[in-house]
Parts: sequence; structure tokens; C-alpha cells
Amino acid sequence: MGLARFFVTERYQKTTFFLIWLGLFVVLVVILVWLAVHAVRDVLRQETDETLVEFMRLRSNVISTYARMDEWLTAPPCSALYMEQLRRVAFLPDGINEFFHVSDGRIECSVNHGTLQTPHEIGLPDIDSDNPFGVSFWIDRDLGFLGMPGLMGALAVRGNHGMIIPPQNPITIFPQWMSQEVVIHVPDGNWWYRSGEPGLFTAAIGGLGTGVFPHDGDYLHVKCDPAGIHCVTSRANVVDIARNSLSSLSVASVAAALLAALLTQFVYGQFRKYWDFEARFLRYLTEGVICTYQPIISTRTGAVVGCEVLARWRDLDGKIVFPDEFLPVVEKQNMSVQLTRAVIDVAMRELSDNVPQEPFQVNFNIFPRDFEVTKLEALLGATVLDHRRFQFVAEIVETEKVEAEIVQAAIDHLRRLGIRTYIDDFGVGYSNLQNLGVLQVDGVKIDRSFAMAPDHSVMARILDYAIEMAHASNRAIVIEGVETNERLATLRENALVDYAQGYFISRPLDIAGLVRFIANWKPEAVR
Ligand SMILES: Nc1nc2c(ncn2[C@@H]2O[C@H](COP(=O)(O)O[C@H]3[C@@H](O)[C@H](n4cnc5c(=O)[nH]c(N)nc54)O[C@@H]3COP(=O)(O)O)[C@@H](O)[C@H]2O)c(=O)[nH]1
Repeated sequence: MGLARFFVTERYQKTTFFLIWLGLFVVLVVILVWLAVHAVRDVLRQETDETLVEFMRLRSNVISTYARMDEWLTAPPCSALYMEQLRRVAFLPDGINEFFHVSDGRIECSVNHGTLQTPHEIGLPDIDSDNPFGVSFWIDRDLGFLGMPGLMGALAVRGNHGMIIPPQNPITIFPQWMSQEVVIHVPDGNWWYRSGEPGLFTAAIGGLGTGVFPHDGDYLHVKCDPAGIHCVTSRANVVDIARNSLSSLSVASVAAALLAALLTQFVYGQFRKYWDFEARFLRYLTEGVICTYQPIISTRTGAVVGCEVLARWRDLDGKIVFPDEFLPVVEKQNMSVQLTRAVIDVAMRELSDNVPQEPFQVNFNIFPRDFEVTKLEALLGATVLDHRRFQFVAEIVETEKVEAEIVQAAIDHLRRLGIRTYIDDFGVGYSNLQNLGVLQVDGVKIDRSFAMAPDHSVMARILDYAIEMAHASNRAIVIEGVETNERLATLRENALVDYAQGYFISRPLDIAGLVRFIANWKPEAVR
């Protein structure tokens, strides 16, 4: 049963619907979060790369500017011609805004915006020239000595040629939730802060991650240029992201809830289709078949002579389903042989294990469409041989028009096997007088509507005629639907009736009930 209960049992359906919705909603939210994390990672990677490219471009400008200085500065240092040559360098479109001559740790002269009045000591570099470019750096120095008070910048010197690299504030405007730090990484493993939010690089290399990785509730991404000189660390602050995207988050949640509801309709619909009555009946037909037995008594002796086997089907939630509900499915899906086979198997197992009475008549209902020699052989042949102490009766109810010749051949075949055939529900539907004349059956069960009709009603009077007609054709007569003692008494007074069946005698019983009924039944009580 397991999960199926949730789709079969009415009272679980709302809960099931809600649980499916919740599951889908969670899945959608997880997908959204996953997409958002990926988008953030992409932004981090992209912004990091862009900043690195800026710094690498600047660096190649610096290198090419040095090449120009080496080539163009031919005059004696700080001479008028030299200053002219230096000014030509300053016109290069390089983003570097001060050029100077250095000798013995002193800036001797400079050109561009700065106005160096006197030589200026610059002391030891922060980063010496032991790098692939042979450039020494003085990081973040106050450029007041160049007549640029309050401006900070890095000094880069190669040989006697120097330049100022102003603070490189990234051109890009980051999203509010993002920050960056650029450091210059030097070969001895130290690094110098270059720009952005201090401390990110330290956190990143302490975070032991590569690529984009979570760190202290944030996402960090660190990347150095191929020469390993500039390193950019970008950070996405998760709390800031959430705070900045509150409105988008609410919209996304509502959208996810609605989409989950739509998907639930579909998914639930598919499950329901899979588990709807018809589908599950067909899947579990054989496993679910149970048999009930309605006793049949002799009107002459009052003794129990046998029973009619009536099928029920146990649904997956344990509910008992009656033939009115499943027979249309059986007929529509052409499963009559499977149902009858299952009923016969269950009934014969239960009856042979529990009912010792001999002889004992066992009536089965056979679909008219199965009243063909080959189908009946398959349905009843072996059963008859295995259970010879039972007297089998095949009840045929004509819910559809049948070919009399085919049915008669089947009746003859059954008779050869020792099985009797009764016309069931005589007097209603196709089960009429004409068939009584055409089909050589052994007995007639007169439809219960006659016996159930009030005394002196038209139906009750027709019952008498029906009995007479059946008797005239020399058939055994069974009256169904005996619901009162009075009706039974009337029938017993009528010498033409052979057997009676009905709620007054007993409702259909399970096998244990049938055994009890047989044990407790007192024929004289109805005599
Ligand atoms: N092909 C098959 N048809 C089958 C099988 N099992 C049952 N059936 C047919 O389903 C119809 C309904 O059967 P069920 O609900 O079991 O009803 C039977 C009795 O409970 C009911 N009955 C008997 N006595 C009385 C009574 O006094 N009053 C009253 N209101 N109802 C009563 O009648 C049904 C038995 O009818 P019948 O078969 O005509 O003798 C029914 O048509 C079954 O035939 C199956 O395995 N195969």
C-alpha cells in the first residue's frame, strides 16, 4: 500500500497535495538559490578579471614607457634638453602622470604636473627591483614634495628613470554587495596594498579556497595575473545581497509558489491518473479479489445445498469495492476471464479448505462474453477435476445480447464436464422468455426484483407466472431476493420452487461466516 494510500484515500488527498506543493516549492527555491549563487560567482569572476586586465594594461604601459625613456632620454640628466625629452615622454597616452630622474636615491628633476623645486630623497623602495620587470616600487607615498599636496601615489623606478603611478581606483562601479582589493604580490611572499578594501587578500589566502569559495558567510574570489604580481580579491557579501534583493526575493518566492502550485496540479494529476480506481483495479485485480458466499437453501428440506460465489475487491486502502463499481471496468477493459479466474481460484481454495459438506453446490457468475467452449474450458476445466465433490453451476446473466448457438455449444460442453448452467436474473434485461425456450439450461434464477416486490403487487404476481413458466420448461427454479420469512413461507408452499436465496436466509458471507452459517443453520426453523 505504502505511498499509494495518499492518492487513493480521500482524506489524505489535501495533505498529499500540500506535501507535493511544498516539495516542489523547496526544489524551486533551491534551484533559484543555486542560480543566484552562480550569478554571483560569475559577477565575482568577471569583475576580478576586469580589474586585473586594467592593472596589467597599466603595467604594460609602465614597461613601454620605460622603453621610451631609455630610448628618448639621451641628454645629460636634468639639462634643459633632458627636460624637453622628458616632456615628450609625458605626452604618451599612458595614464602615468609624473616622470623624473633618480640618482643615488634622490629625485633630481621631474616633469609634468609636479613642480619639484629641490632634489628629494626617496629612501629605500618598498619593493626592490628583483622582479621580472626590474622595477623598484615605493608604495603609496605622499606626493606633496612634487607640489601635489594630499595626493598619494606609487613611485616606480627602473635605473635612473622614474614615474608616479597615481592611485588606480577601479573604473567599474561594483554592485553594492561587492568589494575588491588589489595587492602587489612580491616574490618574497609579501604583498602591498594597492587599492580597494584592505584585508580581503589576507582573508582570501587565509580562506584556503581556490576559485570562488565561501568564507565567513561571504563569497571570495582571488586571482593573480600570470606574472604573479598583481592579485585581485573580490568579495560578495551575502547579507548585503539579501538586503539589496529583498523585493526581487519576494517576487521570486511568490513566482516559485505559483509555479509550484501549477506543477503540483500536473504532478498530482499524473499520480491520480496512475492511482485512479480503474488504473489501480486493473493493476491489482488478482491480488485484490475476495469472495463472499451467499447460502442457497432447498425450499423442500430447508437444508443448505450450496452457495453463490459473489466477488468483491479489496482496494489498496482496505476499502471493499462492490461489483456494481468494478464490473463496468472489467467489461470495458475486457478483463472478464482474469476476474472469473481469480474468483474461482480464491473460492475453490477457501471452500475446499473449509466446507466439508458433500455434495455442495457452488454457483459462479460467468460473463456472457466468456460463454464459449474454449474460454470455459480454460476457466473451469481443471477446477472441475480438482474438486469433484463440489457441484458447479455456471450462472449466465445476459447483460448483452448473445449468440444463442455459441452459448448453447458452451452449455453442452459444460454439461459434459458435469457443470450445470442457470440463467441468472431471469425476467429482466436480455434474460427473457425467448432465451428460456432457446437455451437448454438446467435451471433458472428468477430476478430478485420479483421476490422483493410487495405482496399482491404486479411484480409479485408476475413471480408466480415466471415460476410456472420455468417449471413448464422443466428447469430447476431458484428464487433470489428472499428478504422476509413470509416470502419464504409463500415460496415453500409453492411446490414448483426448488431453491431460495436472499437476505432473509443470509447476506453474502466471508468464508468463516459461511462455515458458521452452515454449522448453525436449522432447516426445521424454516420448515
Ligand atoms: N460476472 C460476475 N458477476 C458477479 C460476480 N460477483 C458478483 N457479480 C454480479 O454483481 C452483481 C451484484 O452482486 P452483489 O452486489 O454481490 O449482489 C448480490 C447479492 O448481494 C444480492 N442479493 C442477494 N440476495 C438479496 C436480497 O435478498 N436482497 C437484495 N436487495 N439483494 C440481494 O444480489 C446479488 C446476487 O445477484 P445474482 O448474481 O443475480 O444472483 C450481481 O449481478 C452479481 O451477479 C462475479 O464473480 N462475476
